[in-house]
Amino acid sequence: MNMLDIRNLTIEMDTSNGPVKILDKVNLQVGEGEIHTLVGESGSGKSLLAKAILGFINPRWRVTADRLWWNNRDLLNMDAALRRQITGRDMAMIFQNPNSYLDPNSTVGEQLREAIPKGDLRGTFIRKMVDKRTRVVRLLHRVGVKDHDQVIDSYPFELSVGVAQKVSIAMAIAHRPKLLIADEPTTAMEPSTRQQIYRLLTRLSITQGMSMLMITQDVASVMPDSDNVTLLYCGQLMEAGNKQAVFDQPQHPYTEAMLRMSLRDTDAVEPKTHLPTLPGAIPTLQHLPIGCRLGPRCPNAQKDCVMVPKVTRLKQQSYHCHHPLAPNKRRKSAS
Ligand SMILES: Nc1ncnc2c1ncn2[C@@H]1O[C@H](COP(=O)(O)OP(=O)(O)OP(=O)(O)O)[C@@H](O)[C@H]1O
Repeated sequence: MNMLDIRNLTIEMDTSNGPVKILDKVNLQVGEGEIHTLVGESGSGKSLLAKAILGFINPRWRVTADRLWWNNRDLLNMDAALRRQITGRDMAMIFQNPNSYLDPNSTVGEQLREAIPKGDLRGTFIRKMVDKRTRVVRLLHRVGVKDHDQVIDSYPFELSVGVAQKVSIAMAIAHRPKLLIADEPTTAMEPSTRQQIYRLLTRLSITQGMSMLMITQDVASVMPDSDNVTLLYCGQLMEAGNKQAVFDQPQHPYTEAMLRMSLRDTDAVEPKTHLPTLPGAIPTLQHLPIGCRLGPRCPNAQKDCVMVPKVTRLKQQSYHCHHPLAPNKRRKSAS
């Protein structure tokens, strides 16, 4: 069953050149316990999509969708307070820099104690304090932190980036969310730390039945256990579907370019760096091409690309392209 069901989500803002669709008819479905990865170059709208799910969109922008459902409930048309209550209870988010999320002035123990839902604790004041401590330790063990005494008494800046990210994950899962959104959670990490965080997230998804929406700029950082992927470019959907099908048999020239780029060594890349996939630059919001926005950079572009392509559905994937890759051009990826 799809927990998250988004159809034709559009976000429009006003610029000095008139209204601009920063997300243009984007679809996304995430099933229960599914790990779904959103891939796209800088500025493709990944974070905006996450914010739209959580309801953190600038109120001056126009948000429309045929469907923005969570657990069969229409988030877009519900009362704002009820929406905050539902998303606050069922969803959580972690970010690429855990230290921007953790409070530098409080110890890890203080922050984790605060994150434990009040309703989980019963009994006298003393009993609640002891219970909180037990739950904090249990949370830290759940995210793979073994030396809990030392971590509990530490301030975030005293932790390595890997442990700090584990702490931020512990805080995010303290209220047992059903959906965890992770915005580039492993960028700028050592490969071994990155693998640890991936293993941890996969384990949490399996043991807690938690769905995950991972966000990344490059295919090389797609979690090995991702079930499905969605590729965005400049606010438009390029290709989506089963990860293995999309990576083994990409249909869209953009997917192919992203896969080609993933073979480069991107380990040493700073967060939010622009990684070129195709010749040319990502257009600014004021100068978005009409039709398929990849057009001016696309090796397959032809005249009809000034029209937005319709979706083509295959068995395990779908793509939006007038001129998909010829079968002999599709490469088996190293995913
Ligand atoms: N508050 C804002 N005001 C104006 N434009 C914005 C704002 N937030 C995002 N945008 C624009 O919307 C587009 C999508 O931004 P978004 O942050 O979602 O991209 P992204 O894919 O997450 O990129 P990155 O990987 O660099 O975080 C970009 O062109 C960005 O400049």
